[in-house]
Amino acid sequence: MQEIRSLGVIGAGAWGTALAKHLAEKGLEIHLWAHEREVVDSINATHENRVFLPAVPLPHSLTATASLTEAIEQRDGILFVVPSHVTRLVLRKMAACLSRPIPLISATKGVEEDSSKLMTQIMDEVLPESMEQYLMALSGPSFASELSAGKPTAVCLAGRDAQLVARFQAALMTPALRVYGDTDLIGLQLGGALKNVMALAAGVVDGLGLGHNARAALITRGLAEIVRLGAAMGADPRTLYGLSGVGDLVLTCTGSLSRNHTVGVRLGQGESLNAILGGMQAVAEGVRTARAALGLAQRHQVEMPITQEINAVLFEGKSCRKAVSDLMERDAKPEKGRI
Ligand SMILES: NC(=O)c1ccc[n+]([C@@H]2O[C@H](COP(=O)([O-])OP(=O)(O)OC[C@H]3O[C@@H](n4cnc5c(N)ncnc54)[C@H](O)[C@@H]3O)[C@@H](O)[C@H]2O)c1
Ligand SMILES: O=P(O)(O)OC[C@H](O)CO
Repeated sequence: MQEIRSLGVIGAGAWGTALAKHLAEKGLEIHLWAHEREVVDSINATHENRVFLPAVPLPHSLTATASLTEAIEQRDGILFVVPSHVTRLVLRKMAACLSRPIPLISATKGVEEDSSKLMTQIMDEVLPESMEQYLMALSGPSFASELSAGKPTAVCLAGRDAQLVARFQAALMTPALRVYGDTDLIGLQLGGALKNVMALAAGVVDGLGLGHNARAALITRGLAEIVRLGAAMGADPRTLYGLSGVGDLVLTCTGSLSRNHTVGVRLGQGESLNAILGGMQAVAEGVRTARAALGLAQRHQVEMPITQEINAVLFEGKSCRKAVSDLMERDAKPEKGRI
């Protein structure tokens, strides 16, 4: 079995940089592609990504490039970590540089806004058919800053080919990063994307100062929505009770490091979405995913009241307090509906 020695990492935001650092420190040869020239120069000249992961020293063996071809050619695999709204664009450019099928792992957490497609579904559309068995996705509770500091982190890698998943699990694992394996690509990606929508809602609850009871209720009923939609889309509910569902919900709905949670807090405190996003360079995936999730809920005829209310807050100017009272005053329901 061919050893994995060299990887291309596409996307030098906080997460792409943290993964690249982690793997370069493990001894893999890592070529990190960045969209911004400034980021390439910062990493190569100062061994720091001053734009997206400041104050984290990067190993000197880690090199950045502005050339997609250079990042992916002759590699044993690719980690794809660009935000969901530019995934299709970057994949199209990457497709032109691919000379053979190559293992490709999406570490992006989002749903495409217009199409409501998951990242590997976009990959299926844009890349040659021969890539189908090579596609994987990585997800789970993982703040870039904590992995960068070597703090223990556990995630899950899913793909259609269990043997390939096992090879990459071994390649990514270190004493600081534990990687579980699975074959449920849909469930894993859905959990990672929809937790961002719930993190926004949990942030609103916190921004309004509604307390611990409300936040716990939000997480639990948010999970119920995610599991309902997941089941309708063919996901294994157990995936959503795992790292990429419950694990990431707990992290981002309670962790102050979450960008999505922070956006929610600021909305709850009365700031407008435009003002919040206008001052952010980092991505809060939940904003676009909220709209895409509503599209999926309608398509699959699944009730997703929290998702519906967060959409109304984000895009229809509904007040956060009214959204909360509308959720609280819905008709009485059984706790365990059909999944
Ligand atoms: N930051 C984390 O802790 C973390 C952890 C796990 C997963 N993720 C996921 O990783 C993905 C990337 O997030 P991030 O935190 O690394 O990014 P980031 O928010 O730190 O940075 C934004 C990224 O978007 C890129 N970008 C902006 N416009 C672009 C364009 N036109 N073409 C290509 N790239 C462009 C920038 O180069 C940069 O890499 C997201 O889906 C996020 O949910 C993030
Ligand atoms: O900062 P957030 O909200 O994008 O969350 C980062 C990761 O997805 C946490 O697992």
